[in-house]
Amino acid sequence: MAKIYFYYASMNAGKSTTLLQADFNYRERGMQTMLFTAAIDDRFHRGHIASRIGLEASAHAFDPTTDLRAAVAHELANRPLHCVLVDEAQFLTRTQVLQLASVCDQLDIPVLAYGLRTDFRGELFEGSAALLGLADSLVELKAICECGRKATMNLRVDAAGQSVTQGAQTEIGGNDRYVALCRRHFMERTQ
Ligand SMILES: Nc1ncnc2c1ncn2[C@@H]1O[C@H](COP(=O)(O)OP(=O)(O)O)[C@@H](O)[C@H]1O
Ligand SMILES: Cc1cn([C@H]2C[C@H](O)[C@@H](COP(=O)(O)O)O2)c(=O)[nH]c1=O
Ligand SMILES: [Zn+2]
Repeated sequence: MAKIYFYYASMNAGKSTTLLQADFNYRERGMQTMLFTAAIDDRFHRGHIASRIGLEASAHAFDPTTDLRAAVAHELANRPLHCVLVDEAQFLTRTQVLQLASVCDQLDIPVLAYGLRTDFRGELFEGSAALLGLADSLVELKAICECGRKATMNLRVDAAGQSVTQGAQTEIGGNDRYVALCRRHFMERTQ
């Protein structure tokens, strides 16, 4: 029976790297995969998964209007699929997470989703909340805070490196805009 796995972490924890390793592992065994990433996250370019360690792969870009169940079914008409992998899963809507549940339960294809648990205020993203509630398996990936503790939080910073505590939930950026910190150091810099 297929399962949904949610690999969650702060930024810079190796989520994209781990996804690309899992994808490689399926493919080196002769199995076929389908990759998705958020269209809005165009740091590399649209529809591309890139890890800081240098691995990269093309992916199907999803936005809130994408029907993931239909996209997978359409692909299945042309080739077998052994795994669906989703990066930037925090940007999924709850409806899309339910579509992934259907991919898993009705189409019997394992789903591996990778994303942030919380935003720069420590609040759950919609996709992450749905995955935390619905996934069969929750796996925490770990980044290291500057103090050596596990970094579970994402501090947003401005161009001068100053903490940002208000603003839109979605703000695309990398190590220039976010710093992964432990809760203690996140609190010290935001309160
Ligand atoms: N040249 C490198 N060699 C080894 N590890 C690296 C290198 N560059 C970045 N990293 C590590 O890769 C991790 C970030 O990987 P990435 O998959 O981009 O993270 P995420 O998707 O969670 O933001 C960090 O732990 C960082 O220290
Ligand atoms: C914390 C936080 C992050 N984001 C954005 C910033 C990046 O574009 C992605 C996460 O990238 P990762 O390195 O692949 O984890 O999410 C955001 O929009 N809002 C936030 O609060
Ligand atoms: Zn710390």
